[in-house]
Amino acid sequence: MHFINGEFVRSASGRTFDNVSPVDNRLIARVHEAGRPEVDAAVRSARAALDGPWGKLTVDARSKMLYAVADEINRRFDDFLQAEVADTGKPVSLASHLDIPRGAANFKVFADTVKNVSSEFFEMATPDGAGALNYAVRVPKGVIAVVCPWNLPLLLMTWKVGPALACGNTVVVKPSEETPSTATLLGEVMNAVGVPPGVYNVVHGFGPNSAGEFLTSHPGVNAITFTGETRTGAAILKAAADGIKATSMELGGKNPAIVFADCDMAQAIETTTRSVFANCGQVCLGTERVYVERPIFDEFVKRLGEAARSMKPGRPEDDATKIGPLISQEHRRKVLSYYEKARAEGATIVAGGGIPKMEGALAEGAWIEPTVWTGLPETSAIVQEEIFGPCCHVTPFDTEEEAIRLANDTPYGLAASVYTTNLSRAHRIGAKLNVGLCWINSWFLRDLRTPFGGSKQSGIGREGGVHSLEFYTELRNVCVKL
Ligand SMILES: NC(=O)C1=CN([C@@H]2O[C@H](COP(=O)(O)OP(=O)(O)OC[C@H]3O[C@@H](n4cnc5c(N)ncnc54)[C@H](O)[C@@H]3O)[C@@H](O)[C@H]2O)C=CC1
Ligand SMILES: O=C(O)/C=C/C=C(\O)C(=O)O
Repeated sequence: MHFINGEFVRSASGRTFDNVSPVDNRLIARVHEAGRPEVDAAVRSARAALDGPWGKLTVDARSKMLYAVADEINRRFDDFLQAEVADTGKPVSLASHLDIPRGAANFKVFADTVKNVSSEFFEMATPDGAGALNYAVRVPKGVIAVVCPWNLPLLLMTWKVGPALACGNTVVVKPSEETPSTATLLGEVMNAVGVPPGVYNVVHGFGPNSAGEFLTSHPGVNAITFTGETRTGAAILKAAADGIKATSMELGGKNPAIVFADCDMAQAIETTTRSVFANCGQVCLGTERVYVERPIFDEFVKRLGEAARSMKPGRPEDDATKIGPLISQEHRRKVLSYYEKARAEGATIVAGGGIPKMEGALAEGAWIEPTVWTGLPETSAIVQEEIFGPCCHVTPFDTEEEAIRLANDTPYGLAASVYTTNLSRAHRIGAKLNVGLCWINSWFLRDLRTPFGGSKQSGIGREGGVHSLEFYTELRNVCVKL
């Protein structure tokens, strides 16, 4: 159900859609689809909350409340875990280490950040000699539309809701239609810790001609924060342009890893295995292109292929499970179309390339084999387009300049990983890769105070630490003539 003004409500139209498990295609729940009336009610309640008790809280009181939200998520850790795993089919081992802890941490980090950031101050001369003082105060932007994807539902939603609320805004969240559960559960948490009604609202539904479009084009929304596909980002930017709304866009990636011959091979293999296959490859930061210096190319490909074959698919709660299914049959059709394209273009299939044999009810799930290819030209769609599955293409290179040129040669610019023990080279390359995030001998190592976002078609703006405050507040200059 939707969560509007502190209450769980149905759609007036009675329209629902099915939430099914990608593990075995069983029905999890029927979800109410918001029409314009529900979106309108959510935006109005968010606006009213700004003018109500929420708008009057001190920064300290708000910060304490967000700590209480984080503590309550942790207290209900198992409920969140169960909901996230049911919606996504991801292994419990992954969700319990990444998704749910980050859901709580995203509130704490911004509760701290807002309390520890000062503002700017300028003293100026005036013709009468008395002078004037300028200082900037941060004020909330207002009602924030939060549009989320399905790959890391709680993590990515709270990455936006945490700073938005810390800065004193109110939010209307539109979770992905594939993963409605944890956003709904968070409504219970908000009520339990006394967050005033209307501060956090959730409307369910799809994108075009549904809750997503109704929300992002709503005149009562002041700003939109979005994570998802680049094409969806473009559609939302158009809606935002009509309403002159601020936007933060975290979009797709086609992220490279560059592996030099002087790397620690075991570490490069272990980390690349995670960066390609974690969350069944459904991470915007995930590696889909690997460039390996020629002397170690054959060895690297052999070992990455072995790692891919060792990723055991299975039920999320099974300790032996190393990889879950894709999010849906529809997404599997998309990923498989790339697997077929790779085959048609003559790729060497080092590992995978198809659908694994699953037993019993699991045969109905959206399973797919972890896949490694070599041998395709850089112009291939496999090397240029975001697939968002557990797969990568590996290409040899001979010089540092060539590796940088290849890594930069897509329309995307989100993240990169570089494996080398040569520190000078690491710093040199870090400066030359056209990405928002560059990891050296690591991947997805996140300090939440650092800037996060993409270059080129991977996004606009940065969130994280004080950068989130830049987006979720307006700076108002106060000039006092003395
Ligand atoms: N880079 C990333 O972080 C992610 C990329 N993807 C990519 O996107 C593809 C499609 O996955 P989706 O979940 O359908 O991603 P999407 O980008 O289409 O959807 C993300 C969110 O935007 C909403 N939405 C879609 N169209 C909208 C519109 N016109 N106006 C307002 N809201 C809209 C959706 O309902 C969902 O909540 C995947 O196959 C994958 O390649 C998906 C999830 C995350
Ligand atoms: O750590 C984060 O804040 C985000 C990580 C991943 C994504 O943004 C994504 O997969 O979309």
